[in-house]
Amino acid sequence: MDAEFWLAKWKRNETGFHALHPHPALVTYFSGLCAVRGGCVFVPLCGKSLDIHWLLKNNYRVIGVELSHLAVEQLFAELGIHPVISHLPAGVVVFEGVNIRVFVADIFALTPDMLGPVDIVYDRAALVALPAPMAARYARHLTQLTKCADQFLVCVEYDQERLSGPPFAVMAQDVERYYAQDYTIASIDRSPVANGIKGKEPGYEHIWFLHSVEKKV
Ligand SMILES: C[S@@+](CC[C@H](N)C(=O)[O-])C[C@H]1O[C@@H](n2cnc3c(N)ncnc32)[C@H](O)[C@@H]1O
Repeated sequence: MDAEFWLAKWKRNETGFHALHPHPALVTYFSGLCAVRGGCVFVPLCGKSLDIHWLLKNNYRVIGVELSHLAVEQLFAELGIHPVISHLPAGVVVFEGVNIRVFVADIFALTPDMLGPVDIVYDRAALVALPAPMAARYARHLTQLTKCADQFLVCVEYDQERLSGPPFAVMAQDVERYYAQDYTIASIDRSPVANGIKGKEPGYEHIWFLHSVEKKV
């Protein structure tokens, strides 16, 4: 899954992953788990997710990163925010508005200095968007980038032998392998995906909360 794959998806408007409502688990659980009221939420691989609308409406500050310029333009248009746009080295573009900053960039190009402090990560359809070797690299990078900020993580579980991703299956043992070194891992909810994964395969959506063991990264 290289950059071209995702840029082409946005260009062709093939955005079946874009949910038409905020994620129910975000609405139900997030505020109870986020230790900082009105804190700064990092949304990796953010697309133009309506979860961002929900976070802003609920008085969180949001920092996102997204490869597609088109997606970020649409995000700000749909939020009704006129962005201030600036340019950083290495071709990174930044869209900013009140309480929101989105980097148009490959997440692997971001550094902790560029990102600044965040209180929590909201990962929906980010880890699961990446094939296993890249997912492992992403998990390490995300942990370092956010200095081990707590994470609210939405995964999908299904038989990967029977269907190809994205979304890729991220099973409980994968979450353990990626994150147990730096986090205590709590299962928050696990429920069957209505109509199955891509309408084909039975699967589950599993919500995790990763609490930083200590800020050691
Ligand atoms: C499956 S979509 C999920 C989008 C969003 N999280 C949502 O819930 O609607 C994955 C998104 O990640 C973006 N993306 C993929 N690889 C990326 C990378 N390396 N850095 C930044 N964004 C990336 C894609 O352009 C796409 O918008």
